[in-house]
Amino acid sequence: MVTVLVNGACGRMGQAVLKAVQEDSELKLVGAVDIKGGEDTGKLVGLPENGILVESNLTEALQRLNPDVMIDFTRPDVVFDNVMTALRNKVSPVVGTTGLSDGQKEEIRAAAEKLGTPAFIAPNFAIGAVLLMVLSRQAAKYMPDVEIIELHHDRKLDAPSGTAVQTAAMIAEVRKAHKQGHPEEKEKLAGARGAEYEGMHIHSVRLPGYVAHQEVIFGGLGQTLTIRHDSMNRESFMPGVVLAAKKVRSLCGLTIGLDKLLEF
Ligand SMILES: NC(=O)C1=CN([C@@H]2O[C@H](COP(=O)(O)OP(=O)(O)OC[C@H]3O[C@@H](n4cnc5c(N)ncnc54)[C@H](O)[C@@H]3O)[C@@H](O)[C@H]2O)C=CC1
Ligand SMILES: O=C(O)C1=N[C@H](C(=O)O)C[C@H](O)C1
Repeated sequence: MVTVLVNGACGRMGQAVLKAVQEDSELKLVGAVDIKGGEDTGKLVGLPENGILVESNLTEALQRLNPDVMIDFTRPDVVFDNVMTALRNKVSPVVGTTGLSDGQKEEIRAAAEKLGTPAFIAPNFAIGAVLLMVLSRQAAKYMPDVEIIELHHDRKLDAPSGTAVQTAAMIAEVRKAHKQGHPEEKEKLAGARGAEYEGMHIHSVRLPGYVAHQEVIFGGLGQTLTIRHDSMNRESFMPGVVLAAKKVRSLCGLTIGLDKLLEF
């Protein structure tokens, strides 16, 4: 049995994770933290009351409950401190929160190795999104001109999405960096061509009604190829989160990406 503390428990993802953990026979929910605090973690997600309340002090909860794993879905500006707190307490972080910088990831890698506590980060836990990234990397070998459009709900704090950045990074593994578009192109309105990652353009759409969606469009001579993924709800991420929680303790150092836990 893997014991789990959920951080960010009152949020959209946190609540879905609370439910998924309580419904899985190999995971045991032992604690939950959110700056909002207070509620019973069964009642909060429409399950029977279980007496495990959402607390507000992460360090205190980790030290008292000593879980195997902390699952974090909080905010880009607090996730780094949360992860380092978990590692210092020998608890393995499974991180879905996006927005960690490359430098922060390297610090997490070093701490995980030094403290002998494995850590796992995935910018997207939905299997379809993982396939989109892996297939995009394959396609870019043959169609290296590519633009990424990500579309999310308008409560999202970071842009571009973690998935879009990870997709660009995976494409960059096989694509020689080059500037796309006309060499003399000029933006008439700042930002019209989106963000740039090694010459690839990333466009972020934020609207009510969306959950999480991404298109990767490849252009070639007389043809285009579009790969699209849609998360219709937050349950789409749960099989990946549950898998990572079960596997993280068997990993070493820092692992980034759900593709590392799957066979291709
Ligand atoms: N990797 C993946 O597959 C996915 C990642 N995400 C990411 O997860 C993060 C959370 O997303 P949502 O659940 O939609 O956000 P949300 O805003 O609904 O939930 C965040 C929760 O964290 C709590 N919180 C804020 N600061 C905290 C702190 N210092 N300690 C403990 N709790 C704190 C808030 O009170 C809130 O309840 C975002 O970064 C989002 O991009 C979202 C969906 C899937
Ligand atoms: O904020 C979200 O909702 C999501 N965030 C992640 C990201 O930034 O890629 C994963 C998914 O797209 C949902």
